[in-house]
Amino acid sequence: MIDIHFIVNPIAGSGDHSFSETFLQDYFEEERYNITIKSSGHKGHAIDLTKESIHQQADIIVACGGDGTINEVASALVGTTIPLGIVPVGSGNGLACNLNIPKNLKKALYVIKNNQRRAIDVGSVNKRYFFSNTGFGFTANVIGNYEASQERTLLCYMKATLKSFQYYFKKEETVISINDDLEVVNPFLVFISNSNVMGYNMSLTPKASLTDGLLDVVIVPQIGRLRMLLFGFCVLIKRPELLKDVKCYQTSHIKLFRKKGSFFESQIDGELSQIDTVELSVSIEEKSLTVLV
Ligand SMILES: Nc1ncnc2c1ncn2[C@@H]1O[C@H](COP(=O)(O)OP(=O)(O)OP(=O)(O)O)[C@@H](O)[C@H]1O
Repeated sequence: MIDIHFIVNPIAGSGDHSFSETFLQDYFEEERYNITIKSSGHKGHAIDLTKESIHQQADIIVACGGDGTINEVASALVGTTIPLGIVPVGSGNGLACNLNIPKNLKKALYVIKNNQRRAIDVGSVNKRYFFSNTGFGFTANVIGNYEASQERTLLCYMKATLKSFQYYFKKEETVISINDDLEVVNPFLVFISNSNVMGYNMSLTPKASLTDGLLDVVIVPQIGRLRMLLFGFCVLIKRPELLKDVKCYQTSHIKLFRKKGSFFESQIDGELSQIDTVELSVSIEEKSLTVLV
């Protein structure tokens, strides 16, 4: 028998998911599969549910949600041999999009049943994992406004971005060091990505690969409002590098030092996170998560 545990985030995306054992049993025959469904009750809960499923010796653990849910489930799976299944019922679904996992529920379930596995790289920020991307400065501010809007739709994401364009000002002063030599002081935006999709099919790092052992880094220095708008347009057409101020790098590690401000305002896989240290080390662990694709 194959034990599949589904960890469902009931508020991800539209929040309208039809997961029940009877429904799933239509796709996973009773004679071959044991199905368990668990629902997360609050932020961070999916980590505990996944750890419990690992303890219960699940053969496959499936994250049903968006990038935030995947982050919680996958963080507990890094370094284990248990594969992660993904049912992308979130809003942005950046990682699922990079992995070509269909948004159609039935097709996503067939991907899990097919049991085709791929090992992917995993990013870490001071030992906290990310699978899609992390960001500081402006991108974190956008996520802060997006979370405050209480709704997870593309329209709300656009409104959050516009609000940041209008009101964002940099609170912390940072120095960034890439590969221990090149230094950038106090940029407007730092975006570090493992994946080539940010969410909602948009990308700041269209050339990123989940299996190249490298992080794709985009750094934008302090720029005026007009250039910010131009940058927004370049992102929409997936050519951020067209703005000549933008610097793109590929690296295996990057360090950020905070000179001013009480914390790093960051986003990790689309969730706001305030990190209370003066130094951040961002690196990549090669092929340390197995995913069903
Ligand atoms: N029962 C719950 N109530 C409130 N929040 C929850 C609950 N369960 C999980 N969460 C949190 O919901 C947040 C959003 O989840 P998730 O990222 O999966 O969906 P999404 O934002 O719609 O998708 P995406 O990140 O792809 O845009 C996560 O931080 C997660 O921890």
